[in-house]
This record gives sequence, structure tokens and C-alpha cells, in this order.
Amino acid sequence: MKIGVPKEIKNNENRVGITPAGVLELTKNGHQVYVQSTAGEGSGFSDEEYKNAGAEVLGGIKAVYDVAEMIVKVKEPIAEEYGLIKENQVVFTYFHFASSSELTDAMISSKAICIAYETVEDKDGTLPLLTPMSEVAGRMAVQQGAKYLEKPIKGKGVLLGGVPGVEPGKVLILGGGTVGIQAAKMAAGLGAIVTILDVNLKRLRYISDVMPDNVFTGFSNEYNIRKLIKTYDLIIGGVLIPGAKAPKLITRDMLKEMTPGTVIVDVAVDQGGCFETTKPTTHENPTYIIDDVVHYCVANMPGAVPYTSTVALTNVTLPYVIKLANMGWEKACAGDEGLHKGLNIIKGEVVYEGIL
Ligand SMILES: NC(=O)C1=CN([C@@H]2O[C@H](COP(=O)(O)OP(=O)(O)OC[C@H]3O[C@@H](n4cnc5c(N)ncnc54)[C@H](O)[C@@H]3O)[C@@H](O)[C@H]2O)C=CC1
Ligand SMILES: CC(=O)C(=O)O
Ligand SMILES: [Mg+2]
Repeated sequence: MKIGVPKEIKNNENRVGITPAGVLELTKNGHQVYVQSTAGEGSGFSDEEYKNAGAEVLGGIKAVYDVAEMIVKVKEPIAEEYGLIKENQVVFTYFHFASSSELTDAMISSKAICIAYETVEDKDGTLPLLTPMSEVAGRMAVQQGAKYLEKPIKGKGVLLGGVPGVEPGKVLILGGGTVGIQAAKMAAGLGAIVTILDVNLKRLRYISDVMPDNVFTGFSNEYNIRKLIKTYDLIIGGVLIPGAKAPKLITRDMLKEMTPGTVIVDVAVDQGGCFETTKPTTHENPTYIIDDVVHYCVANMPGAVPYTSTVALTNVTLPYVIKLANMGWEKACAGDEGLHKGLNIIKGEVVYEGIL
């Protein structure tokens, strides 16, 4: 199969869909890989490395889309890419359709086969192609939150770890999934007081068993959220209802209950966000302030640490890419229930329930 790897063009997105190691594996399986020149540069992979691994390096993005039967990338296509996607082309990437009707309409019109990383499932119902990026984003959420709590960038002026004689900062995490647990580990490691809220009690029991003593758990409901936001310094949104819009757990009126300079990091922004006031931001312009609350809502957080993120992402995507290339999308999806769940739009027809 002819596989195309375009350069990402979303703001500050430096990840790439296939590494030279992936090219080597695909080439060994008899496939041809076409990589757009400098596609891997931001992640530290040169055109030379791709060529040595067996790829053909092409000059422009159009040449890659034109030649490829399957496109493997990272982020959802943006407006400039809509017209490049061809009928019957397989596009394997993150889509997050639930948060963009414009993208959904464009992909319906393209008549391509859209397989979304974020809805592929493992046998146990977990999301193997989302997990590593959620690990990165969860860890980053604390790094970013700690930074924006600094006074010069309009934060509360609280050091998360405190110092001897001064109490530590408080971190509230909505959703105790992958993002939540990784954020909790980082915040707890810094010495902050951490509370994780979730609706899944099994998950809360597990978290309570494995986390250090400065991590507490609570049931996620409006009453508890309203009570806690009054005193917490950093609030991280990491809830997910797979493939669907995130529930709005923090409404506009609740911002007034928070102390000025509170920072909210809405990692769930790519599914519409779990704060009513969330609007997607970019690494170039990551924050905005409403009612004295600093909002950080970058929709591609892992893009800022592209080496780590590209390697982590392609570790999990490559086996699926090889399967799709070896068997073709129809056979590959028919024989793998979890991969089948990745099918979101097929030749103009929406087939994933959460999008509708
Ligand atoms: N902004 C970015 O760059 C990135 C965003 N993400 C996004 O982060 C979000 C979270 O991802 P994961 O942690 O992997 O998901 P996950 O499925 O591992 O965890 C989600 C958790 O939310 C909980 N939940 C559902 N409804 C809830 C409610 N009402 N209150 C509290 N908890 C609730 C679930 O029980 C589950 O434990 C997703 O939307 C994902 O797309 C992931 C990576 C990067
Ligand atoms: C999961 C996702 O949206 C990202 O890694 O950018
Ligand atoms: Mg995202």
C-alpha cells in the first residue's frame, strides 16, 4: 500500500505520524511510504533518516495526499487540508469530530474513510491510541498550571509545593482517568494537596489504593465541585465520555466562586471542554482570562514536547498502521473489533454514534 505522511500544519504542532523506525517496518512489509520533506524535523527526525529507512521524501503536502492510499498523521485535518483528501482515501489520525461540525461536514463531503485514533478500543474498553497522549497531557497540565499560577502571568502567586512554614498549593482534578492520574502523580510529587473527582467509584478505589497520602478522592457532582473550587488553586479538566462532547462541570457562574488568579487547565478541550467558558487555544497564545480566572485550553498539548509525544504515539499506532496496510481497511476492521470502533466516517456516512 502507498502510505503518505504529511507535515502537520496546525499551530505549533511538531509531532509526525510515522517515525523512521515505522518506515522501516512498513517497508519490510512491502509497503511504500511517502514522507513530506521536513515532516519529522520538529520531532528530531531528518529527511535523511526517513530516506535511509526506505521512505521516499516528497517536496509538498499535495504530492503526499495525491499519491497516498492511506494518510497517517497526528492532528485532525484543518481547513487547508480538507480539499487535499480524496474519495476512498483512508485517513488515520486524531479527529475529535464531536467538537467540530465543520470538520465533520468536510470529511463527509470528502468521501474518505476516517479512522479516529481516539475511538479505537482495546479488548478491555480502554483507548490505546489516546492513552500515551493523555499521559503526556496529564503530566504537562501540572507543569503548565504551576507556571500560570505565577503572578507575572496573572496567576494567584502560589507555589504548588509550598515551602517549610507555608502550606502547599491545592490541585483539583476532574476525571480520574489517564490524564487525571498522571496529573495527580506530578502534582503530588511537587508536594501539592490533590483531590481527584470521578463518577466511577471503582476507579476512585484504585486511585485511593495507589496514590500517595497527599492525594484524596471524591465523587464528582455539582455540590462537591462548587464546594472545592472556592479554595483550590489549580483545576484540571480531564473527563471523557468516549467520542462524545465533554460534560460542562464548571459553569460560567462558578468562576465567581473561585479566588482571583485561580488557573484552570482544560485538557478535555478537544472534546469541547468540561468548563463552560472553554475555548480552544494554541501554544502561541495558550491562555485567556475570564472573571480573573486564567484559562489554559490548548487542544494539542503534546505537540509542545514532540520528541516524547511522537515516539509515545507511534509506539502504539504503528501496529494498527501495519495491519491496515497489510489487510486493507475493510478486512482489518472486520477482524478487529477495537479497530472497528475507530471507524467514524465511511465514504460520506457517519458511523460513530457519539458524533451524531
Ligand atoms: N488537550 C490535549 O492536548 C489532550 C487532550 N486529551 C483529552 O483529555 C480527555 C481525558 O482523556 P483520558 O484521561 O485519556 O480519558 P479517560 O477515559 O482515561 O478518563 C476519563 C475519566 O473521566 C471520568 N468522567 C466521566 N464523566 C465524569 C464526570 N461527570 N465527572 C468526573 N469524571 C468523569 C471517567 O469516569 C474517566 O475516569 C479526553 O477528552 C482526551 O481527548 C488527551 C490528550 C491530549
Ligand atoms: C489526543 C490529542 O488530541 C492530541 O494528542 O493532540
Ligand atoms: Mg487534542
